[in-house]
Amino acid sequence: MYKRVLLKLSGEVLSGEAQKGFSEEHVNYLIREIKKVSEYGVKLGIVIGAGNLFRGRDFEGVRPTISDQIGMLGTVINALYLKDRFESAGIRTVVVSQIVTLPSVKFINYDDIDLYFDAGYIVIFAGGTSNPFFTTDTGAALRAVEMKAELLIKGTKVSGIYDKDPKIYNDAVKYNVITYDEAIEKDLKIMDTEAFSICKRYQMKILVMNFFEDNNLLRAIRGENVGTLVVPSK
Ligand SMILES: Nc1ncnc2c1ncn2[C@@H]1O[C@H](COP(=O)(O)OP(=O)(O)OP(=O)(O)O)[C@@H](O)[C@H]1O
Ligand SMILES: O=c1ccn([C@@H]2O[C@H](COP(=O)(O)O)[C@@H](O)[C@H]2O)c(=O)[nH]1
Repeated sequence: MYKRVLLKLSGEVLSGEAQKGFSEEHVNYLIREIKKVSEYGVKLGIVIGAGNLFRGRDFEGVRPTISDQIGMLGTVINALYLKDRFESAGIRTVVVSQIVTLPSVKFINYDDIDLYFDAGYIVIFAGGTSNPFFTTDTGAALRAVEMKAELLIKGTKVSGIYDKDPKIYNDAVKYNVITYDEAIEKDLKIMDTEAFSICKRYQMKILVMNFFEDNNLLRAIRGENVGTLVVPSK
């Protein structure tokens, strides 16, 4: 069983696929899945995207530097929303970020991360990388390395990494295991090249799995084969 994990979730886990905002049904599902693993004492960090609110590329006529900052603020909105919902469900949660000063957001301080974990808190890292031109996948890779995770789980709406986008191509073929180099060379667009490259440099294992399948998160943390594993070599 993995004991230290960074979970990257698409903003759409809060709204449902291709939807905006927050869906009660989806948020309750997320809380149930997180509860199952928090009961095992897993030290869990979460990076949440903002596809349910704003993605920088969705804004026409707005400069990327600005639209990306709006996108990053979206991840803070999601993080605070989740903190409140998690705590109402009895899951202790702290939100950390470098991009905002707000009463319920703590500034990231490496020395404190372990204190939060030891006290039984889930840590939500908000604000992506803190820079425009990136996405929360790259933020997740950085935070996974910083928190010394054993595994980065990307919980998404497809069941792993395929040779092409399975939402577009019916004949896409899934990989069980793939190396960072293969993912980068084949330009598999499930994650940014920057994210794969950071994970390669620090040998951070990645598991891509369907978050919308019951118990998948728990199974992933138990080390079961529930998606595609990205590793240094096969
Ligand atoms: N080779 C591939 N294998 C699997 N999925 C792929 C591949 N190429 C593209 N995709 C697409 O990537 C999508 C992953 O989306 P993801 O969960 O990263 O959402 P996001 O856009 O990063 O998050 P957010 O909703 O927060 O913006 C999948 O739904 C899938 O359609
Ligand atoms: O490091 C980052 C992370 C995110 N952004 C902007 O935020 C949105 C939302 O993130 P997703 O990963 O797409 O869910 C993203 O589209 C960027 O516009 C950023 O600039 N830097």
